[in-house]
Amino acid sequence: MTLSPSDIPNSTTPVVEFKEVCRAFSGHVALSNLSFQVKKGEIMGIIGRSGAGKTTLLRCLAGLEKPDTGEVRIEGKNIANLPRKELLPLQQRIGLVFQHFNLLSAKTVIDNIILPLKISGLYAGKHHERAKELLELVGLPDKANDYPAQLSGGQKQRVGIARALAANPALLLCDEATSALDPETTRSIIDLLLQINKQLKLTIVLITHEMSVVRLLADRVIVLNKGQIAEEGHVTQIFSHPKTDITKQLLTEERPTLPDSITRLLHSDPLPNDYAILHVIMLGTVVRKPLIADLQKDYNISASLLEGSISHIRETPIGTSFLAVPADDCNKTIDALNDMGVESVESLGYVSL
Ligand SMILES: Nc1ncnc2c1ncn2[C@@H]1O[C@H](COP(=O)(O)OP(=O)(O)OP(=O)(O)O)[C@@H](O)[C@H]1O
Repeated sequence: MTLSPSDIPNSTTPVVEFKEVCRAFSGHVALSNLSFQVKKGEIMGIIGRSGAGKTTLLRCLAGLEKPDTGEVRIEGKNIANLPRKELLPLQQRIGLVFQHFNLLSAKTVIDNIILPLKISGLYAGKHHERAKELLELVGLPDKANDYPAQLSGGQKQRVGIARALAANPALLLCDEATSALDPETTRSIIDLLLQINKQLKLTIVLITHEMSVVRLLADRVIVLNKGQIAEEGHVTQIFSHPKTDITKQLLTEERPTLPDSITRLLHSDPLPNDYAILHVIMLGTVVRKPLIADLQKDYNISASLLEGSISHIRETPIGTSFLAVPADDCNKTIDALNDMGVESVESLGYVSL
């Protein structure tokens, strides 16, 4: 294989790079001029409605699908149009984790993990030791001789992750890796992937329809729509201030909204004795401040909480609340909340409560 100068990786070469990738099926566009990069050690979440192009993107990334035009670079090497023989060693740099685990039921846990080692080029005498190391890493040191049918869903996925890591990949691709698991098990798999990312500095790309998984796992997020990037950014930015309607729709269940009964009453010009409705977003330690008590104590403003919630984006707490304050105090409250260090505060209009 002849390498062009851009095929030779250096420390700043992204692990993944899509350059103007297009893919259509019988004239139906799945990916349209798609360009993005994923840096070493980064966790990238890809979200989008059904049919947005997520699977096609992942298949192009894994070398299972060839783009019509454009480049797909893994560690600087364009895999888009490589013949099969040259593609295989590059595919070994990619570990795949599937929704339904795809373990071989007739083989024990350790043999499932040894399977990819057999084609990895690792000296056969080391296979057992390496598989044991991986079982330790994923927290299943005692399950080596069990069969997949004897494991819970979460344990099967741990084996799936160990198998994906067997050949020391540069990139882990997770295709709906937690979608078949209950919330508690999902959380434990998220923690495992975070631990592996930190410990091995492993780059991870995940596609999922579970927004809470992206919120807790991803560093950056790409929102796909009709094969194009609708929005891309840091997970905190995307979840706290989604810009496009498509992102807002995808995150509906993640973002508290004003109750319909109040939304219906909103108007833009205040009447006497009206209340202003404020949408407040707090990030980090501000979330723990007693904002309503402080508004009363330090600014003599009486604010009522209409709706509110606290969750986490990665380790950062995010608080969202909807407050009602007397309309005359609206601007004063916005200034006070900004002084208190909230992330954003926006007046949604007025209601007569
Ligand atoms: N092999 C194929 N033949 C024909 N059309 C295809 C093929 N694969 C994908 N498509 C079409 O390309 C578009 C993108 O599909 P893709 O499966 O990538 O979307 P997705 O975001 O993964 O959807 P989902 O979340 O439902 O899995 C869809 O309109 C789909 O019908």
